[in-house]
Amino acid sequence: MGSEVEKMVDSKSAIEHKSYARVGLMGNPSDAYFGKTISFLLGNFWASVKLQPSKDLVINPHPIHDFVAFGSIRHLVDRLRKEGYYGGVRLLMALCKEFFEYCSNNKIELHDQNFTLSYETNIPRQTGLSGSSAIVCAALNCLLDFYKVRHLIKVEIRPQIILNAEKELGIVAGLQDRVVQVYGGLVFMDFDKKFMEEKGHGRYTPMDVNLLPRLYLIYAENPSDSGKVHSSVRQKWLDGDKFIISKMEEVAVIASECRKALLENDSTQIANLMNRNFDIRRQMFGDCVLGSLNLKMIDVARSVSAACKFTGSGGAVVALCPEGPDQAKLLKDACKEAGFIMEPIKTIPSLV
Ligand SMILES: Nc1ncnc2c1ncn2[C@@H]1O[C@H](COP(=O)(O)OP(=O)(O)O)[C@@H](O)[C@H]1O
Ligand SMILES: O=C(O)[C@H]1O[C@H](OP(=O)(O)O)[C@H](O)[C@@H](O)[C@@H]1O
Ligand SMILES: [Mg+2]
Repeated sequence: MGSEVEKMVDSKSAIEHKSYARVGLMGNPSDAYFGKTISFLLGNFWASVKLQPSKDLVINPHPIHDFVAFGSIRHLVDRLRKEGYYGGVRLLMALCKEFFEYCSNNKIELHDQNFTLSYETNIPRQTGLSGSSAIVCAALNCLLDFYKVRHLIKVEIRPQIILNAEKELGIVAGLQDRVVQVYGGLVFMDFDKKFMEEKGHGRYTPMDVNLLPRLYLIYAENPSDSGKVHSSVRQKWLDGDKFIISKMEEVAVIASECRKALLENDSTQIANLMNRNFDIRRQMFGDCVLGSLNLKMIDVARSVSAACKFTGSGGAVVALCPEGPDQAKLLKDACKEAGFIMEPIKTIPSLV
């Protein structure tokens, strides 16, 4: 009886937050290079994190994504091929560290009660839909509520805490995913170097999510580590490679042009910009890094003249059919034939 009462008290004080996947609509990957991007939240997929007060501090491994006991060596190899080596536990641990350090450095006092964190996700794994930062963002929201410090950590600072948790793990990434996961809806982001260095965050402008044209998502089961994808380009950029620097600037300008096209409801222009964005990525990263499966998704969309680009670093594609539903039907058939999943994109309104 006693334990039942305890359970009820526990479940009453449990905190749960959901964080959605995101689509990098335009300008990515210039977010990590003082550029500009437009992203929106993808309502089709989400991660959720639950925090329950507990005696000890526990990070619960996910029964599938962090599973480390296997029926056979074949089973183990299969899991690694499909899901890669890591699950979400390391993300949750790294976030706790970054959160604690941020609070200590900013003289934000934390009470000394403990908690247990568990997570769930249906975001297709490592497909450039920001499954990683969705887990971290949902966990940050839990910690903000558990420690009652939401009012002490400004909204514009939160994406950096989320990014720092991933940086801590050596994941090379930019801010755009985390910004839209904190703000929700559709956001235009300007990562101007001078502004960033002065303020510690970019200029984030929420836009009306209803400005978006009808968009489609295409993805494949294809774990690709965004850190691995980014590292060679990042190194070149750090070494002052003129080609990479100029292409990053070019891709950032595309985000500004897209903002204008969205406001003018010009989907033909949005389609042109999407294609240009992808072509520039291809010039910077090269086909070998992008991978044949990712390139095939682009080819399939282009085979029916749909506009398309990666949602993130690879694994999923966002497509626009400027000619309307007949073209979308052709795209659906072409995806089916190629073994890719295609679904209409759902959006989520602004959260702030
Ligand atoms: N769906 C998931 N479930 C558990 N952990 C995940 C998931 N997706 C990503 N991760 C974790 O985040 C790390 C980085 O993922 P990343 O390459 O950024 O993929 P994504 O494009 O989904 O953000 C992975 O190595 C893994 O530790
Ligand atoms: O390359 C990109 O477009 C993005 O890659 C990463 O996102 P992911 O969903 O993990 O592929 C990175 O975090 C973003 O900042 C980049 O814009
Ligand atoms: Mg990621």
